[in-house]
Amino acid sequence: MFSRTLKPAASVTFQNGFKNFSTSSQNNFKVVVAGAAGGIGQPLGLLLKQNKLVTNLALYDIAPVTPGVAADLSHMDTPARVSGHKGPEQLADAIKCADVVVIPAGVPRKPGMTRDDLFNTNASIVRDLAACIAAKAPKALIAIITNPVNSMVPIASEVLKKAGVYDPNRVFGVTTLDVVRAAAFIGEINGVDPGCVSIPVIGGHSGVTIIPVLSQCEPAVKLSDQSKIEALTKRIQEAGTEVVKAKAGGGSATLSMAYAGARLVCSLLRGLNGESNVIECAYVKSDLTEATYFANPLLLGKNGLEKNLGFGNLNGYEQGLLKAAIPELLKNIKTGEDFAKK
Ligand SMILES: NC(=O)c1ccc[n+]([C@@H]2O[C@H](COP(=O)([O-])OP(=O)(O)OC[C@H]3O[C@@H](n4cnc5c(N)ncnc54)[C@H](O)[C@@H]3O)[C@@H](O)[C@H]2O)c1
Ligand SMILES: O=C(O)C[C@H](O)C(=O)O
Repeated sequence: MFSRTLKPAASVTFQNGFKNFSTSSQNNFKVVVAGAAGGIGQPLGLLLKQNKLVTNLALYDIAPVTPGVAADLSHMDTPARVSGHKGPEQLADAIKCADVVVIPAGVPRKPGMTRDDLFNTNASIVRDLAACIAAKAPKALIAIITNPVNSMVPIASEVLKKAGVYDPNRVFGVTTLDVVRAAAFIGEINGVDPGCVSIPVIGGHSGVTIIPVLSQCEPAVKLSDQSKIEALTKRIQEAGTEVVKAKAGGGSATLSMAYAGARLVCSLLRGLNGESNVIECAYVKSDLTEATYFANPLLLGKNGLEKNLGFGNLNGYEQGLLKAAIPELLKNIKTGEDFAKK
Protein backbone atom coordinates (compact mmCIF):
# COMPACT_ATOMS: atom_id res chain seq x y z
CA MET A 1 0.00 0.00 0.00
CA PHE A 2 1.49 3.29 -0.97
CA SER A 3 1.25 6.26 1.30
CA ARG A 4 0.80 9.95 0.77
CA THR A 5 2.45 12.65 2.74
CA LEU A 6 0.26 15.57 3.54
CA LYS A 7 2.02 18.84 4.32
CA PRO A 8 2.10 20.80 6.49
CA ALA A 9 -1.13 20.16 8.38
CA ALA A 10 0.54 17.81 10.81
CA SER A 11 3.10 15.97 8.75
CA VAL A 12 0.89 12.94 8.55
CA THR A 13 0.60 10.02 6.18
CA PHE A 14 -2.33 10.15 3.78
CA GLN A 15 -3.12 6.64 2.64
CA ASN A 16 -5.19 5.54 -0.27
CA GLY A 17 -8.27 4.16 1.43
CA PHE A 18 -9.72 2.35 -1.55
CA LYS A 19 -8.01 -1.00 -1.46
CA ASN A 20 -8.96 -4.56 -0.90
CA PHE A 21 -6.88 -6.11 1.79
CA SER A 22 -7.05 -8.89 4.32
CA THR A 23 -6.80 -8.16 7.97
CA SER A 24 -6.49 -10.27 11.04
CA SER A 25 -8.51 -7.94 13.29
CA GLN A 26 -12.30 -7.49 13.44
CA ASN A 27 -13.03 -7.70 9.69
CA ASN A 28 -16.72 -7.90 10.46
CA PHE A 29 -18.67 -4.79 9.62
CA LYS A 30 -22.17 -4.01 8.45
CA VAL A 31 -22.36 -1.24 5.87
CA VAL A 32 -25.66 0.24 4.71
CA VAL A 33 -26.05 2.09 1.41
CA ALA A 34 -29.16 4.32 1.55
CA GLY A 35 -30.01 5.21 -2.03
CA ALA A 36 -28.53 1.93 -3.26
CA ALA A 37 -30.49 1.66 -6.51
CA GLY A 38 -29.31 5.00 -7.92
CA GLY A 39 -26.57 6.15 -10.23
CA ILE A 40 -24.07 6.29 -7.35
CA GLY A 41 -25.66 3.61 -5.18
CA GLN A 42 -25.31 0.74 -7.66
CA PRO A 43 -21.59 1.08 -8.46
CA LEU A 44 -20.93 1.93 -4.81
CA GLY A 45 -22.57 -1.38 -3.85
CA LEU A 46 -20.44 -3.11 -6.48
CA LEU A 47 -17.25 -1.72 -4.95
CA LEU A 48 -18.28 -2.36 -1.34
CA LYS A 49 -19.22 -5.97 -2.15
CA GLN A 50 -15.51 -6.45 -2.98
CA ASN A 51 -14.28 -4.98 0.31
CA LYS A 52 -13.08 -7.69 2.67
CA LEU A 53 -13.89 -5.59 5.75
CA VAL A 54 -17.59 -5.69 4.85
CA THR A 55 -19.37 -8.82 6.02
CA ASN A 56 -22.91 -7.48 5.69
CA LEU A 57 -23.93 -5.10 2.92
CA ALA A 58 -27.48 -3.77 3.32
CA LEU A 59 -28.91 -2.01 0.26
CA TYR A 60 -31.80 0.36 0.94
CA ASP A 61 -33.79 2.41 -1.57
CA ILE A 62 -37.38 3.33 -2.32
CA ALA A 63 -37.03 2.21 -5.96
CA PRO A 64 -38.78 -1.02 -7.07
CA VAL A 65 -35.53 -2.36 -8.55
CA THR A 66 -33.85 -2.52 -5.12
CA PRO A 67 -34.37 -6.28 -4.46
CA GLY A 68 -33.03 -6.91 -7.96
CA VAL A 69 -29.89 -4.88 -7.33
CA ALA A 70 -29.35 -6.90 -4.14
CA ALA A 71 -29.96 -10.22 -5.94
CA ASP A 72 -27.55 -9.19 -8.69
CA LEU A 73 -24.73 -8.22 -6.31
CA SER A 74 -25.32 -11.28 -4.12
CA HIS A 75 -24.14 -13.50 -7.00
CA MET A 76 -20.60 -12.08 -6.77
CA ASP A 77 -18.21 -14.60 -5.22
CA THR A 78 -16.98 -12.32 -2.45
CA PRO A 79 -17.69 -12.85 1.27
CA ALA A 80 -20.04 -9.91 2.04
CA ARG A 81 -23.64 -11.01 2.54
CA VAL A 82 -26.03 -8.75 0.66
CA SER A 83 -29.56 -7.85 1.73
CA GLY A 84 -32.06 -5.69 -0.15
CA HIS A 85 -34.57 -3.41 1.63
CA LYS A 86 -37.21 -1.53 -0.31
CA GLY A 87 -39.35 1.30 1.01
CA PRO A 88 -39.73 3.00 4.40
CA GLU A 89 -41.27 -0.07 6.05
CA GLN A 90 -37.98 -1.95 5.48
CA LEU A 91 -35.66 0.91 6.46
CA ALA A 92 -35.30 0.00 10.15
CA ASP A 93 -34.30 -3.53 9.26
CA ALA A 94 -31.67 -2.21 6.85
CA ILE A 95 -30.22 0.22 9.39
CA LYS A 96 -30.20 -1.89 12.56
CA CYS A 97 -26.72 -2.82 13.85
CA ALA A 98 -25.01 -0.79 11.10
CA ASP A 99 -21.38 0.19 11.61
CA VAL A 100 -21.37 2.63 8.67
CA VAL A 101 -24.31 4.14 6.81
CA VAL A 102 -23.43 5.83 3.53
CA ILE A 103 -26.13 8.06 2.03
CA PRO A 104 -26.34 8.80 -1.70
CA ALA A 105 -30.18 9.01 -1.56
CA GLY A 106 -31.74 12.00 -3.29
CA VAL A 107 -31.98 13.84 -6.57
CA PRO A 108 -28.96 14.95 -8.61
CA ARG A 109 -28.45 18.20 -10.57
CA LYS A 110 -29.42 18.89 -14.13
CA PRO A 111 -27.60 21.52 -16.25
CA GLY A 112 -28.27 25.05 -15.03
CA MET A 113 -28.97 23.98 -11.42
CA THR A 114 -26.83 24.67 -8.36
CA ARG A 115 -26.44 22.09 -5.63
CA ASP A 116 -28.55 24.37 -3.40
CA ASP A 117 -31.44 23.91 -5.85
CA LEU A 118 -31.59 20.29 -4.60
CA PHE A 119 -32.15 21.33 -1.00
CA ASN A 120 -35.95 21.26 -0.96
CA THR A 121 -36.15 17.68 -2.22
CA ASN A 122 -33.14 16.21 -0.48
CA ALA A 123 -33.43 17.81 2.97
CA SER A 124 -36.38 15.69 4.10
CA ILE A 125 -34.79 12.52 2.68
CA VAL A 126 -31.64 13.03 4.77
CA ARG A 127 -33.66 14.13 7.83
CA ASP A 128 -35.75 10.94 7.75
CA LEU A 129 -32.77 8.66 7.21
CA ALA A 130 -30.92 10.36 10.09
CA ALA A 131 -33.95 9.87 12.35
CA CYS A 132 -33.94 6.13 11.65
CA ILE A 133 -30.17 5.91 12.23
CA ALA A 134 -30.67 7.73 15.55
CA ALA A 135 -33.24 5.13 16.57
CA LYS A 136 -31.72 1.93 15.17
CA ALA A 137 -27.95 2.43 14.94
CA PRO A 138 -27.04 5.48 17.02
CA LYS A 139 -23.34 4.55 17.08
CA ALA A 140 -23.02 4.14 13.31
CA LEU A 141 -20.65 6.34 11.35
CA ILE A 142 -22.66 8.33 8.80
CA ALA A 143 -21.19 9.40 5.46
CA ILE A 144 -23.42 11.84 3.58
CA ILE A 145 -23.00 12.08 -0.19
CA THR A 146 -26.38 13.72 -0.88
CA ASN A 147 -26.23 17.34 -2.04
CA PRO A 148 -26.01 20.02 -0.95
CA VAL A 149 -23.51 18.36 1.40
CA ASN A 150 -22.77 21.68 3.15
CA SER A 151 -26.38 21.78 4.41
CA MET A 152 -27.17 18.06 4.69
CA VAL A 153 -24.53 17.40 7.37
CA PRO A 154 -25.99 20.10 9.67
CA ILE A 155 -29.47 18.62 9.11
CA ALA A 156 -28.38 15.09 10.09
CA SER A 157 -26.46 16.49 13.06
CA GLU A 158 -29.48 18.42 14.35
CA VAL A 159 -31.71 15.34 14.01
CA LEU A 160 -29.22 13.25 15.99
CA LYS A 161 -28.98 16.03 18.60
CA LYS A 162 -32.76 16.10 19.01
CA ALA A 163 -32.70 12.34 19.53
CA GLY A 164 -29.96 12.76 22.17
CA VAL A 165 -27.44 10.58 20.33
CA TYR A 166 -25.29 13.13 18.47
CA ASP A 167 -21.57 12.43 18.34
CA PRO A 168 -19.81 14.95 16.07
CA ASN A 169 -17.03 12.45 15.50
CA ARG A 170 -19.41 10.13 13.68
CA VAL A 171 -21.00 12.37 11.05
CA PHE A 172 -19.09 13.02 7.79
CA GLY A 173 -19.93 14.99 4.67
CA VAL A 174 -18.31 13.23 1.73
CA THR A 175 -15.86 15.54 -0.04
CA THR A 176 -13.57 12.72 -1.20
CA LEU A 177 -14.48 13.30 -4.85
CA ASP A 178 -12.90 16.77 -4.67
CA VAL A 179 -9.65 15.19 -3.45
CA VAL A 180 -9.83 12.44 -6.08
CA ARG A 181 -10.43 14.98 -8.86
CA ALA A 182 -7.65 17.26 -7.69
CA ALA A 183 -5.23 14.31 -7.65
CA ALA A 184 -6.42 13.20 -11.11
CA PHE A 185 -5.90 16.65 -12.65
CA ILE A 186 -2.53 17.19 -10.95
CA GLY A 187 -1.34 13.71 -11.94
CA GLU A 188 -2.07 14.64 -15.54
CA ILE A 189 -0.30 18.01 -15.28
CA ASN A 190 2.76 16.53 -13.58
CA GLY A 191 2.82 13.40 -15.74
CA VAL A 192 2.73 11.10 -12.69
CA ASP A 193 0.42 8.41 -11.30
CA PRO A 194 -2.44 10.38 -9.63
CA GLY A 195 -2.38 7.76 -6.86
CA CYS A 196 0.97 9.21 -5.75
CA VAL A 197 -0.39 12.77 -5.50
CA SER A 198 -1.26 14.03 -2.02
CA ILE A 199 -3.48 17.11 -2.10
CA PRO A 200 -5.74 18.36 0.69
CA VAL A 201 -9.03 19.94 -0.40
CA ILE A 202 -10.64 21.90 2.40
CA GLY A 203 -13.80 23.96 3.08
CA GLY A 204 -17.01 22.45 1.78
CA HIS A 205 -18.49 20.78 -1.28
CA SER A 206 -19.85 23.41 -3.67
CA GLY A 207 -18.32 26.09 -5.88
CA VAL A 208 -16.27 28.61 -3.92
CA THR A 209 -16.38 26.50 -0.76
CA ILE A 210 -14.15 23.88 -2.45
CA ILE A 211 -10.57 24.97 -1.64
CA PRO A 212 -7.76 22.88 -3.10
CA VAL A 213 -4.62 23.70 -1.13
CA LEU A 214 -2.27 23.46 -4.08
CA SER A 215 0.63 24.97 -2.12
CA GLN A 216 0.63 21.81 0.07
CA CYS A 217 0.55 19.36 -2.84
CA GLU A 218 3.12 16.55 -2.86
CA PRO A 219 4.80 16.33 -5.26
CA ALA A 220 4.61 20.08 -5.96
CA VAL A 221 2.26 21.02 -8.79
CA LYS A 222 4.32 21.75 -11.91
CA LEU A 223 2.71 25.10 -12.62
CA SER A 224 4.93 28.11 -12.25
CA ASP A 225 2.54 30.83 -13.21
CA GLN A 226 -0.19 32.03 -10.83
CA SER A 227 -2.81 32.32 -13.59
CA LYS A 228 -2.44 28.57 -14.23
CA ILE A 229 -2.79 27.83 -10.50
CA GLU A 230 -5.99 29.90 -10.49
CA ALA A 231 -7.32 28.09 -13.58
CA LEU A 232 -6.63 24.70 -11.96
CA THR A 233 -8.32 25.82 -8.74
CA LYS A 234 -11.37 26.91 -10.73
CA ARG A 235 -11.44 23.60 -12.62
CA ILE A 236 -11.44 21.62 -9.35
CA GLN A 237 -14.19 23.87 -7.93
CA GLU A 238 -16.31 23.46 -11.07
CA ALA A 239 -15.54 19.80 -11.84
CA GLY A 240 -19.01 18.64 -10.74
CA THR A 241 -20.60 21.13 -13.13
CA GLU A 242 -18.25 19.93 -15.89
CA VAL A 243 -19.75 16.42 -15.48
CA VAL A 244 -23.34 17.70 -15.18
CA LYS A 245 -22.92 19.59 -18.46
CA ALA A 246 -21.27 16.64 -20.22
CA LYS A 247 -24.10 14.30 -19.12
CA ALA A 248 -26.52 16.82 -20.66
CA GLY A 249 -29.52 16.17 -18.43
CA GLY A 250 -28.55 12.59 -17.53
CA GLY A 251 -27.50 13.47 -13.97
CA SER A 252 -24.22 14.25 -12.25
CA ALA A 253 -21.07 12.32 -11.39
CA THR A 254 -21.90 8.74 -10.41
CA LEU A 255 -18.96 6.46 -11.24
CA SER A 256 -16.16 8.68 -9.92
CA MET A 257 -18.40 9.39 -6.91
CA ALA A 258 -18.91 5.68 -6.26
CA TYR A 259 -15.12 5.24 -6.40
CA ALA A 260 -14.60 8.17 -4.02
CA GLY A 261 -17.42 7.02 -1.69
CA ALA A 262 -16.02 3.48 -1.55
CA ARG A 263 -12.62 4.94 -0.68
CA LEU A 264 -14.03 6.96 2.22
CA VAL A 265 -16.12 4.04 3.53
CA CYS A 266 -13.06 1.80 3.32
CA SER A 267 -11.04 4.34 5.30
CA LEU A 268 -13.80 4.64 7.93
CA LEU A 269 -13.80 0.83 8.29
CA ARG A 270 -10.01 0.69 8.50
CA GLY A 271 -10.18 3.26 11.29
CA LEU A 272 -12.92 1.30 13.09
CA ASN A 273 -10.76 -1.79 12.67
CA GLY A 274 -7.93 -0.19 14.62
CA GLU A 275 -5.58 0.57 11.75
CA SER A 276 -3.32 3.54 12.47
CA ASN A 277 -2.59 6.56 10.31
CA VAL A 278 -5.81 6.45 8.28
CA ILE A 279 -6.37 9.98 7.00
CA GLU A 280 -9.06 11.44 4.76
CA CYS A 281 -10.53 14.85 4.11
CA ALA A 282 -14.23 15.13 5.04
CA TYR A 283 -16.74 17.81 6.09
CA VAL A 284 -17.34 17.63 9.84
CA LYS A 285 -18.31 19.69 12.88
CA SER A 286 -15.42 22.07 13.34
CA ASP A 287 -14.04 24.95 15.34
CA LEU A 288 -11.13 25.73 13.01
CA THR A 289 -12.86 28.68 11.37
CA GLU A 290 -16.03 30.72 11.84
CA ALA A 291 -17.90 28.03 9.90
CA THR A 292 -19.18 25.42 12.34
CA TYR A 293 -18.73 22.65 9.77
CA PHE A 294 -15.59 22.47 7.65
CA ALA A 295 -13.69 19.92 5.57
CA ASN A 296 -9.98 19.20 6.00
CA PRO A 297 -7.70 16.23 6.72
CA LEU A 298 -8.89 14.02 9.59
CA LEU A 299 -7.29 11.13 11.40
CA LEU A 300 -9.81 8.28 11.53
CA GLY A 301 -10.00 5.69 14.27
CA LYS A 302 -12.11 3.31 16.33
CA ASN A 303 -14.66 6.01 17.11
CA GLY A 304 -14.74 7.72 13.74
CA LEU A 305 -12.97 11.06 13.77
CA GLU A 306 -10.00 10.54 16.07
CA LYS A 307 -8.21 13.84 15.55
CA ASN A 308 -8.84 16.90 13.41
CA LEU A 309 -5.53 17.60 11.68
CA GLY A 310 -6.36 21.15 10.65
CA PHE A 311 -5.24 22.66 7.39
CA GLY A 312 -1.81 24.10 8.06
CA ASN A 313 -0.48 27.21 6.36
CA LEU A 314 -2.29 28.71 3.40
CA ASN A 315 -0.56 31.07 0.99
CA GLY A 316 -2.04 34.50 0.25
CA TYR A 317 -4.15 33.26 -2.68
CA GLU A 318 -5.55 30.35 -0.62
CA GLN A 319 -6.33 32.69 2.28
CA GLY A 320 -8.41 34.71 -0.19
CA LEU A 321 -10.25 31.52 -1.22
CA LEU A 322 -10.94 30.73 2.43
CA LYS A 323 -12.28 34.24 3.00
CA ALA A 324 -14.65 33.84 0.05
CA ALA A 325 -15.80 30.40 1.23
CA ILE A 326 -16.76 31.27 4.81
CA PRO A 327 -19.88 33.40 4.14
CA GLU A 328 -21.19 30.75 1.74
CA LEU A 329 -20.56 27.97 4.28
CA LEU A 330 -22.24 29.97 7.04
CA LYS A 331 -25.31 30.47 4.82
CA ASN A 332 -25.44 26.77 3.83
CA ILE A 333 -25.07 25.64 7.45
CA LYS A 334 -27.82 27.99 8.64
CA THR A 335 -30.17 26.76 5.90
CA GLY A 336 -29.65 23.19 7.09
CA GLU A 337 -29.98 23.98 10.78
CA ASP A 338 -33.11 26.11 10.27
CA PHE A 339 -34.74 23.29 8.30
CA ALA A 340 -33.97 20.71 10.98
CA LYS A 341 -35.30 22.96 13.75
CA LYS A 342 -38.68 23.44 12.06
N1 LIG B 1 -20.86 14.51 -2.39
C1 LIG B 1 -20.53 14.43 -3.65
O1 LIG B 1 -19.36 14.62 -4.02
C2 LIG B 1 -21.55 14.03 -4.68
C3 LIG B 1 -21.13 13.61 -5.95
C4 LIG B 1 -22.10 13.23 -6.87
C5 LIG B 1 -23.45 13.27 -6.53
N2 LIG B 1 -23.81 13.68 -5.30
C6 LIG B 1 -25.22 13.70 -4.90
O2 LIG B 1 -25.64 12.37 -4.63
C7 LIG B 1 -27.06 12.30 -4.76
C8 LIG B 1 -27.46 11.07 -5.55
O3 LIG B 1 -26.99 11.16 -6.88
P1 LIG B 1 -27.31 9.99 -7.96
O4 LIG B 1 -26.66 10.41 -9.22
O5 LIG B 1 -27.01 8.67 -7.36
O6 LIG B 1 -28.89 10.16 -8.10
P2 LIG B 1 -29.95 9.06 -8.62
O7 LIG B 1 -31.22 9.77 -8.87
O8 LIG B 1 -29.34 8.27 -9.72
O9 LIG B 1 -30.10 8.09 -7.38
C9 LIG B 1 -30.68 8.51 -6.18
C10 LIG B 1 -31.34 7.33 -5.54
O10 LIG B 1 -31.91 7.79 -4.32
C11 LIG B 1 -33.12 7.08 -4.16
N3 LIG B 1 -33.97 7.75 -3.18
C12 LIG B 1 -34.76 8.84 -3.33
N4 LIG B 1 -35.41 9.10 -2.18
C13 LIG B 1 -34.99 8.16 -1.29
C14 LIG B 1 -35.31 7.90 0.05
N5 LIG B 1 -36.18 8.64 0.74
N6 LIG B 1 -34.69 6.86 0.65
C15 LIG B 1 -33.80 6.09 -0.03
N7 LIG B 1 -33.49 6.27 -1.31
C16 LIG B 1 -34.08 7.31 -1.94
C17 LIG B 1 -33.72 7.04 -5.56
O11 LIG B 1 -34.73 6.04 -5.64
C18 LIG B 1 -32.48 6.74 -6.39
O12 LIG B 1 -32.29 5.35 -6.53
C19 LIG B 1 -27.49 13.63 -5.38
O13 LIG B 1 -28.00 14.48 -4.40
C20 LIG B 1 -26.20 14.18 -5.94
O14 LIG B 1 -26.22 15.59 -6.06
C21 LIG B 1 -22.89 14.08 -4.39
O1 LIG C 1 -21.96 18.42 -9.18
C1 LIG C 1 -22.88 17.78 -8.66
O2 LIG C 1 -24.04 18.19 -8.63
C2 LIG C 1 -22.59 16.43 -8.06
C3 LIG C 1 -21.41 16.43 -7.15
O3 LIG C 1 -21.55 17.34 -6.11
C4 LIG C 1 -20.11 16.59 -7.86
O4 LIG C 1 -19.27 17.35 -7.39
O5 LIG C 1 -19.92 15.92 -8.90
